[in-house]
Amino acid sequence: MTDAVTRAAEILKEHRESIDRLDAILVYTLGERFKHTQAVGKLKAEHDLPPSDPDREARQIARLEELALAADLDPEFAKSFLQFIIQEVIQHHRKHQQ
Ligand SMILES: C=C(O[C@@H]1C=C(C(=O)O)C=C[C@H]1O)C(=O)O
Repeated sequence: MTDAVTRAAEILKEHRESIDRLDAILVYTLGERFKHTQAVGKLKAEHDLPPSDPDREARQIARLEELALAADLDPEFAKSFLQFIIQEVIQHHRKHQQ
């Protein structure tokens, strides 16, 4: 192996270690988020409140798009990602109410 290939392999390994750390942060962060949304779902079921809140979602999406721009992340991707998570949360809330 040339020095350049060895160096490239080291850089790749470092990036992958960072990616693995960040993936763990994402998973734990999502776990924490779902704990709060489960508690919200329980409250909503107890007080007969609707599972979804489109006004709140619109505010969250607008905020996330701004955060994404500041973080150099594609705002459309950030929006789709949040909408994907919120849809899962709403499904959980619907199940609470059944
Ligand atoms: C968690 C809530 O319920 C739903 C899920 C949301 C979310 O995952 O952020 C936001 C709004 C609601 O549609 C809430 O009303 O705050």
